[in-house]
Amino acid sequence: MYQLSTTTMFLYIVIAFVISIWYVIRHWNLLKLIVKCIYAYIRCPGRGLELLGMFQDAFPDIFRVRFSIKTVYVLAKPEYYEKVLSSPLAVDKPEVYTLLDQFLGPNIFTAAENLWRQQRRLLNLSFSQKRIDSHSEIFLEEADNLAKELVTHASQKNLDLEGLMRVCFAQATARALFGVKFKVTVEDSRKMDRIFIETARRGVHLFYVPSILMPPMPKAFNKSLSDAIIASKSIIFERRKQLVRNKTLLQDDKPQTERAQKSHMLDYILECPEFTDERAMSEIILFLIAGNETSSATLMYACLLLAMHPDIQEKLYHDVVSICGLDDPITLEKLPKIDYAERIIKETLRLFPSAPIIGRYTQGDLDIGGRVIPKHSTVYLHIVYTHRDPRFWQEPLTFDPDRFLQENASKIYPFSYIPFSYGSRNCIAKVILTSEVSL
Ligand code: HEM
Repeated sequence: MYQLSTTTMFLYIVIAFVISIWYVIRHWNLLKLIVKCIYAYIRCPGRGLELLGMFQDAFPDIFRVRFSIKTVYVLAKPEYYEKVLSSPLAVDKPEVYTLLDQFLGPNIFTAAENLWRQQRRLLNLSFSQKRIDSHSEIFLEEADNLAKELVTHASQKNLDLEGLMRVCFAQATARALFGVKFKVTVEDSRKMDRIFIETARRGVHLFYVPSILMPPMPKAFNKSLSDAIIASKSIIFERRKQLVRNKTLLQDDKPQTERAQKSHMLDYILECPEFTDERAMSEIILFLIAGNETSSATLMYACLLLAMHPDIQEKLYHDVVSICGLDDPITLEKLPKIDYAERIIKETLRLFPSAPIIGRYTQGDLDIGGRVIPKHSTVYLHIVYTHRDPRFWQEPLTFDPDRFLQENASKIYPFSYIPFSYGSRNCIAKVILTSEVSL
């Protein structure tokens, strides 16, 4: 039998040792970072974004991670955002998103490019400034209801502020986009949240566990999903009934009511032959999720920041009272004058963007300026990191709404602020948001 002599064995050990030392020295910073992240994760699991931030600190513009056969790029450089988000080769969404299709069916948020273009073209019609303005009364009314609700709960020690806000946004979304008035409870709105959170959690696990080994979704998720499907069916039923009633009114030569026109997003969907009822249902659930979680979280963070900055709160109060009076309701005409409220929302979205990180899947090699991201890569844009990056924002963790004063606009580094994303696949509701949340 072949036997190593002691000298040869010793030589091999020395070579292996030298190679290991060379490897450790060469990748010292990376290894230190990995150990730090594992330690931080063990101490407090669920801090994914914070861990990502640690890697981004080490590689602030871009870094690449390989998960078995998947290659993921994480970017935090404004110039790269512009290149990726305006490229026709990066319109598709990565696997983490498309998981939602398994439960909801195809929808605008996750659809692959061809289907998405058709959907977006149609739904954009209902998000024009004119259409949105026609729903302003709804937003005012729902905001007023929320204010009244808050007054009745004012003396309560434990107020579920978030729950009340969720209800307000869900009802406003249903009325403005679907043309249907329906009573939403806090529990209903939490069910929408559960669908999104559980799907996102599973999506993150997909990085390291093959889908075949994933356990079934929890019972609470399945119950939330089936309740959401029932609710969306009844919304379609109710709106169809209204549309038929309105058509009859028109045939009777009655004056054309505003509701008789195609005035809500759902009307466009119901009248489009390509949209089956199943597709209409998945869009309804998707819009309830997208409209609810993002807006209520923004408003919650704004309230938190105002509570932490009484001086800013006081100034906002004085602005509102001097423009609207103490007891008068806020009207649409008065809203643009309260521009301080809008700046507060913008600054809140800088510090706490509702979509802190977004993803794209490349359909071709993507030149992002000096670097090429190959075809079939997943790209994540680390928006919250850039929003707080001291290279682009002075004292980035300070809450200062005046960064968004008109005279400071030129100081904002291009593409360092993209809470609604950018390009053709940006937030479809962008036009309404800052004013809706300000209200
Ligand atoms: C403060 C509130 C909101 C913020 C910060 C926000 C932000 C965003 C962002 C960053 C995206 C891009 C996501 C990505 O590419 O992964 C997005 C997409 C989207 N948002 Fe919003 N959003 C908000 C509220 C809403 C509301 C109220 C609705 C609807 C009622 C809505 C509907 C959508 C839809 C349908 C998309 C997918 C668009 C597409 O893929 O074509 N969002 N939003």
